[in-house]
Amino acid sequence: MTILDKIIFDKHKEVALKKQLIPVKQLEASVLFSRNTLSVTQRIKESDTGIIAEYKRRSPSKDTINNALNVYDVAQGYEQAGVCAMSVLTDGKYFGGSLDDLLLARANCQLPLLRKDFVIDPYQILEAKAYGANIILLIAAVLSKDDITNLSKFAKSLDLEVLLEVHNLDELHKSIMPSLDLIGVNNRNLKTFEVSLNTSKELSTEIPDDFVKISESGISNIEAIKELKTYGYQGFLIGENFMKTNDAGESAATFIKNLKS
Ligand SMILES: O=P(O)(O)OC[C@@H](O)[C@@H](O)c1c[nH]c2ccccc12
Repeated sequence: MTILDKIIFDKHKEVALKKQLIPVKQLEASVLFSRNTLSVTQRIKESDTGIIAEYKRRSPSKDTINNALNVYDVAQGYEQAGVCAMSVLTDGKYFGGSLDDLLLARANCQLPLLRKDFVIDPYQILEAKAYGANIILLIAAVLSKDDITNLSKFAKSLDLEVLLEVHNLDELHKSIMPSLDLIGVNNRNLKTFEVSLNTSKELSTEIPDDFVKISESGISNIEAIKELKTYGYQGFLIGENFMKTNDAGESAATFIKNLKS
């Protein structure tokens, strides 16, 4: 069993339990259900930097990254730094996150928010909406083509955008469909944790131009971004590089300033 298999096995159990604890009607009653749409796609198209900054305490590949930063401060810091969007890990068991982190981020910034989790069921998309997300992640490595179709259409019906994550050509080819907004290439193989920016470079020409292209993971310097831009990438998802410092917002601000100069 790979770590990814374990995560998905646990996720099925978690979702089944949560469905019993909090009925769909209760999620739908959240005041956050009726709020303005914030489009990540639009923000990235208008931006010259395209940074999506992540809040991530720990991960299976790195163990603890940083437990000391609170999500309020990081949300405000990322906003002041001028990022396009914030990604919030909501998986508890493997990443130390929660839906409350998403809610607190929502309360403390106006940025579009990505619910970063392993989405396998429409119920999690309702949760994303109810807790303040504007965009969800779908990971092609753990979903069938039918799953991707159904989950992405459901997200769109709730006015959420969809970032589809791929790691190789097969995943990309099975996934391309009009109900997606952005396509992210994960430079980290979620089964082996190997990281290589070549993954983004190799897949870049295969992503149709109607999707905003995002390069995800393992980005730690502005040279990498400048190079990835020549391959057509407009968005860059960065977690650890900011979170490993004692002020993630400040770290993002310096990074963005250097990128602009
Ligand atoms: O911390 P990094 O290497 O900058 O990576 C951020 C983000 O890309 C990564 O957390 C991520 C990308 N896809 C995921 C899917 C699930 C969990 C986490 C991820």
